Amino acid sequence: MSDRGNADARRTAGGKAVRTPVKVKICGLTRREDVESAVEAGADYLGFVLVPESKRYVPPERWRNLTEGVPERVKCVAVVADPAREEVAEMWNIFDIIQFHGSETPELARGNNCWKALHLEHGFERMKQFDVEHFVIDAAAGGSGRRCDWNLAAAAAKEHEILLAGGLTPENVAEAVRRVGPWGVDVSGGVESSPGIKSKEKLLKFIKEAKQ
Ligand SMILES: O=C(O)c1ccccc1NCC(=O)[C@H](O)[C@H](O)COP(=O)(O)O
Repeated sequence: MSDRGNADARRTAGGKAVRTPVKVKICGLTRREDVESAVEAGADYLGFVLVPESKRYVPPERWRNLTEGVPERVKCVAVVADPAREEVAEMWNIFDIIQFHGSETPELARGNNCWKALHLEHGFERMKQFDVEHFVIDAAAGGSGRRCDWNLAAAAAKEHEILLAGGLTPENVAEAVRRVGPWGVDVSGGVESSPGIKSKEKLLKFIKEAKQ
């Protein structure tokens, strides 16, 4: 087994340790060509920010166009912050996963295919309250480009399958995977040339470095 952390070492039925490459979510996609580049580069998850205040906001009339034709192996994630229940119901018609990135209650953000974004500066107590598939461990605000505390994230990764987010780049992602041992990594600003516009070169480099 390598020293790449704790969450990517899995065991087969025979008890043999195998390494599963970290999952990669490319977030904040706003253009069809960037969706195609991310799929070609090997992304596992594509994130679309449905938060009107975001620089990367995708309005409902564009959801279908951006997600149709995405291969079955790649899942589309709706990133939301404090949505109404009716809005969530509509999102399930189009997206595979909903990532709650606001101050949602454990009653709203719960279940299979639901992810909850948390920052850990106030401790781990919040993680115990949510019954979700994965936690996204981020800096305080979504899409801020700020790194979260990797030591806290590493402690969380020992208990849960987490996605590490916040300030990741092609240059630091390999070290982040090694130090934190996340199930997945989530990036937005680190693979952009400007907000909402992805760089093909950075996408390729990021995914290669994350999965090596
Ligand atoms: O990206 C946004 O603009 C955004 C706005 C509001 C809520 C969430 C948002 N993004 C969520 C993500 O999953 C980002 O990928 C994550 O925060 C990492 O962003 P970055 O630090 O730029 O890599």
